[in-house]
Order: sequence, then C-alpha cells, then structure tokens
Amino acid sequence: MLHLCGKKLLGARAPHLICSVRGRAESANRWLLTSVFNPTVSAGRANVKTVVASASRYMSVKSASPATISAAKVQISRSKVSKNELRRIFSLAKPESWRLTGAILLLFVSSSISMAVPFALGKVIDLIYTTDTATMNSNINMVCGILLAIFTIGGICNFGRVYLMNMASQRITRNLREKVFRSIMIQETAFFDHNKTGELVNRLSTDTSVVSACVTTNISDGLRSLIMIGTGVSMMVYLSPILALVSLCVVPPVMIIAVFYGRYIRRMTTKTQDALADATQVAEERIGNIRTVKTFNKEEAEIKKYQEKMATVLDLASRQSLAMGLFYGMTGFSGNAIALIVLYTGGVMVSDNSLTVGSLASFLLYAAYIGVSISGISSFYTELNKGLGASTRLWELMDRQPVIPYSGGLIPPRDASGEIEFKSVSFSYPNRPEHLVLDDMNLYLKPGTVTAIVGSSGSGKTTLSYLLLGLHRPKTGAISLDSFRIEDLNVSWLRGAIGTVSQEPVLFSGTIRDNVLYGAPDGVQVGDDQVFEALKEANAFKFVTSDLPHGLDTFVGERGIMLSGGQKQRIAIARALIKNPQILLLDEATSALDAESEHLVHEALEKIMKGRTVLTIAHRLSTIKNADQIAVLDQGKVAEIGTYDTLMASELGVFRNLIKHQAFQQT
Ligand SMILES: Nc1ncnc2c1ncn2[C@@H]1O[C@H](COP(=O)(O)OP(=O)(O)OP(=O)(O)O)[C@@H](O)[C@H]1O
Repeated sequence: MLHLCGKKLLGARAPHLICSVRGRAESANRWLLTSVFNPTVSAGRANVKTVVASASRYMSVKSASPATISAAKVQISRSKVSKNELRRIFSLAKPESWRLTGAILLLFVSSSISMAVPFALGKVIDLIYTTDTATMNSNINMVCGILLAIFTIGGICNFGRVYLMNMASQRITRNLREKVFRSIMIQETAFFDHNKTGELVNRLSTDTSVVSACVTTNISDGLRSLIMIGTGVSMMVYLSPILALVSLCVVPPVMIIAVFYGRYIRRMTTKTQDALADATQVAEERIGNIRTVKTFNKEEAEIKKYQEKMATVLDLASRQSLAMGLFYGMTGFSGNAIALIVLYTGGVMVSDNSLTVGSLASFLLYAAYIGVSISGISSFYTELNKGLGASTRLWELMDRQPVIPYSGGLIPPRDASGEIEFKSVSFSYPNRPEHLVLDDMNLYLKPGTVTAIVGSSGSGKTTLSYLLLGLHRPKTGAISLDSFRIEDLNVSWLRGAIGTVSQEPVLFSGTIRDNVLYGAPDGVQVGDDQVFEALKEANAFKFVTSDLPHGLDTFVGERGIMLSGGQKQRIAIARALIKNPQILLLDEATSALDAESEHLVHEALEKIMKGRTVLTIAHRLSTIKNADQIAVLDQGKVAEIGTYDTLMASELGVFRNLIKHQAFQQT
C-alpha cells in the first residue's frame, strides 16, 4: 500500500522518500499511510515537500499527538486546489446526475430568457423613437404580450431549477452523511481516543452540508452567473465592440484578486471549521454529562469555557467576513464602475450617432447584469473554496482504513468452545506507547471455567477484556480462541461469541425490548418469549413486567437514565445473554447498589456463569472464592494464579497482600 501510494504520489522520487520515511519511524501510524499517502486524498494537492515535512513532523514524535496530526492536516490543506480534489468533490454529484442535468437545462432556459430582456427593451425604446404613434402602440402591445409569455416560462423554469437543485443537494448530503457515519462507526477503538466526539459530530452535520451545497446550489448559482456573463459579454460586443472593450478592462485585475481571495477563504474555512468542531466538542461533552456539571456547580464555568471557544470561532469568522466584505465591496464597485464607463462613453457615441439610444440602454442593462453576475461568481468562488476546505476533512475520515479490519477474517465452522489463551502478550495503548500495560503476559482459560482477574487499580484488568474482544491488538504475543488467533477471526463472529456486562453498562434510548435485543446478532429474529427468558435469567423479569408501566415497551431514557443502577445492570445482563454466548466477560459493579439489587444482580451473575467460560473482573470476595482460578495481575503480568485457598496459603504472596489492602465487597 505504501509503495503503491508512494509511487503514484511521488513518481520517480518515491523509493527514496519511502525509505527515508521508513527510516524515520518504523511505527508510522496508519493515519499517515492512509490519509497523507493516499493518492485520492493527497495526490496533486500536497506537493512532495509538504507531505514529507508533515510526515517528518508527524513521525518525530513517537505517538500521534492530536496537535501534530492537526498541524499536519492544516499544512496539507493549505496547499493549492488540485484537479483531483475538484474531480473528487464533483464526483459526489454523479448519482444525482439526472436531477442536476434537468436543473441545468432549466437554468439555461431561464437565464436565456433573463438575458433577452435588455435586448428586447432596447428594441422597444428604439421603436418609441423611430415609429409613429399608432404603429408604436400596436408594436408595444405585441412585444409586451410576447415578453409576458416568455417571463411566465422563465418563472416556471426557475421554480423547476430550484426544486431539482435542492432535492439533489439534500440527497447528496444524505449519501455523504451515511458514508461518513459508516466510516466513523467502523474505526477501531483507539481512533476515538484522539478524535473527539464533538469534532466527529461536526464533520457529520456541518461539513457534509457545506460540501453538498458546494456541488449543487452553488454550482447552479455559479453557472447562472457564468451564463449571464458569457451572454452579456457577447451581446455587448454585438451591440458595440468599442464600448465592450472599454468596459471590460476592469475584469482582469478583479480575477487576479479573486484567486488570492479564494485561497485565503479556503484556509480560513478550514480553521473556522476546526474551531467550531472544538466548541461543539465542549458543548456535546458537557450537555451529555449535565449531572456531573451540576453536581460540581460548574454551569457558569462551562458557559465561560464555551464562550471562549466561540470567541475563537467569531474571531476567525470576523477575519473571514472582513475579507469577504472587501472582496464583495470591490466586485460591487467594479460592476458600478463598468456602468459608469459605459454611460460616459456611450453618451458620447449616441451624441455623434454611432449608437442608438435603444442599444445604449440595452448595453447599460447588460453591463448591470454583468456587474451582478460578477458578484454572483465571487460568492460561487467563496462557497467553492469553503466546500473544498470542508471536504478535506471529510476525505480524511472517509479514506481512513480502520487499523483493525471491520469485515473479513476467519469464521470457524463450529461455535466457540471457549478455550482462551493469552501467550506472551504485551500491550500499550497507541496514545501512550511508552507505558506497557501488559508485559509478556500469559494466561490460559479452560472451556467452561470461571477465572477471576484481580489486581490493583490500573493493573490492566479492563484492558485484558478489550484485547479479548479484539478492540485493541497486542503489540507482541498472541491471544487465541479455540486455537485460532483472534486477529485472524472475523470480528463479528468473535464478538458474537462473547457476552459482556460492564461495571456501568450503557443502555440506549429506546424501550426495554430494544435494549435487550441490542445484544442479538443482526438479522436474527428474536421473539418476546426469548426476551422474557433472558430477563428471567437476569433476575429482571419481575421488575420489568410488574414495576414498569409498559413492560417491555417502557422507554428507558437516554443512556437508561430512567432506570436504577441495579435495574440497568440486570437489563445489561439480559442483553448479554440474548445471544447465548459461550464466553462471558464480566466487570462486577463496584458502585454500591442497595442490598436487594445487589443480591439480585449477584444471583443473576452466578446463574449465567454456569457452563460458560467466564473472565470476571472481580470486586466481590464471594466471586473470587467461587472462581475455578484466580489470576493476579501485577506489573503487566499474571503474578500469581490458583484457587483462593492456594493463593492465600502463600504468606508473602501478591494476592494475600491484595486481599489485606483492597476492599473487596464481602456480601
Ligand atoms: N484509552 C486509553 N489510553 C491510554 N491509556 C489507557 C487507556 N485506557 C486505560 N489506560 C491505562 O492503562 C492502564 C490499565 O488500565 P485498565 O483500565 O485496564 O486498568 P484496570 O485494572 O481495569 O483498573 P481499574 O480496576 O481501576 O478499573 C492504566 O494505567 C490506564 O491509565
């Protein structure tokens, strides 16, 4: 991939550059490979120096700090607009080609009609000046009748054009959002450690609509302006070549200024969108955790923080507004200047009879139309650059290949038996590569047995379950399930074989039924009787059917906010059970539930462990005592393993020490 992309992007210089890149950092992150070296994203846009500079900066730190990534991204996005980039953004419009073609045809008709008006008016004026009253009246009646009919057609065409364009725009936005959302969903967990939720939501909501407007309504408006300028100029040349030459001398300097302006706007849009994403991130996180904000009495502090973020956005937007104001002012002035030049020179020509009054009037109207159209073109150019700025971010997201493949992989012929082995596993989180959470760790789980994992806080217990679920990959060593390496397995199959109940389970807004069925494999029909069965096993049947107002149809609120901690736990247990997994990953709740809830949750957990391979992060003494084996995690390794009695027998053992100092729940 690297070689291919390198060749495409860098041509003959590729091997040298690839080698130097490799030499600089072996662990070049996939983001760089997919985003920077991906020809579809970067070819043409990023010149070789820019890419290598970004790559070096990126690799000079061992891990990808978000600031470095965004610096590299901004540097790339500052480069010139390439044909590829334009081609790519316009390819979004392809599925809507018939709607857009229809809209453009209607646009041609309505614009032609608009552009015939000055010519017709000129003719009417000449008629007034050159014919007798009777002939003039009948001619004017006839011309006005024809014009009314033509204007009606123009109105209908405009309606059709706007409708079709907007429909196309909405559909492109939808397609784009679906693709971006899919792209976000399939990324590996580590991706979300350095890509904030608010930022991603902003890409999904704002950037997509900016990009789709850029290739639809903006194109329509730009095309309209272009047609009007093209026709206007032709008509001006037809009416008076000399006058046309004099009046159009303003255009070249305006064009040159427009190029610089466009680049500036594009850069500013990227920055503004970044700042906006940052503000959205703050808002999203605080609103999502409003209880914590209120508990700590931080409403005012959060409002201030948001205001600061918005001040940055406003500052960037005001710089953008200043540039826009200057540019629009300049183009408006140019339009008026054209009109003035035409009026002056035309007046002289009429006085020496080289131009009729009607032609001068037509010419003036065309000049005014062109003036308006030039400002139309400038706003088209502004929007196009905004769209390109926003699209850079979207391509980065859409082109990113997840480090852990989302599909493919081995699907074993039989259901999992639940034999699990961690062999010399070392692991560190990608954003903290220097901190080895697991270091050459070994652990064997016999099918159908319960293994309790204990260890001090931060010893890597939860990390172990993430690795088993294939959410992260070990740096070295291997984890196997039924003697298949889990990284070779299809992730859906793997996660389908494992039921999980975490310490603080998250439910989704929806009904109890929706939440239990969330655990069922996609496409498998699960009836209410199976849902009830799972609820019974999870000790949740009674409270669902008799305490909740609408039974299975009761809404649980956002994140299950309408349920108690113990109720949420039991619904989560039912959710884990609905697919009847062979393996269970349990993280016992440390938060104090009331005695009855605690008993019900605990009893449910005991029940569901039977006959399954269970890896439980234990916080209760009884779970530890009943486990077939206890693995004590310490310094990234399994320091001790055995039954409760054997481990307690060792006077100076880590386990015994842990039991002495860590508060395990006694119930
Ligand atoms: N996403 C992450 N990025 C970087 N480091 C992480 C991440 N998640 C956890 N860690 C670090 O990994 C180490 C192990 O964390 P883990 O959550 O597995 O510990 P634990 O044993 O489950 O702790 P506890 O009992 O407190 O829940 C800790 O030092 C933690 O700071």
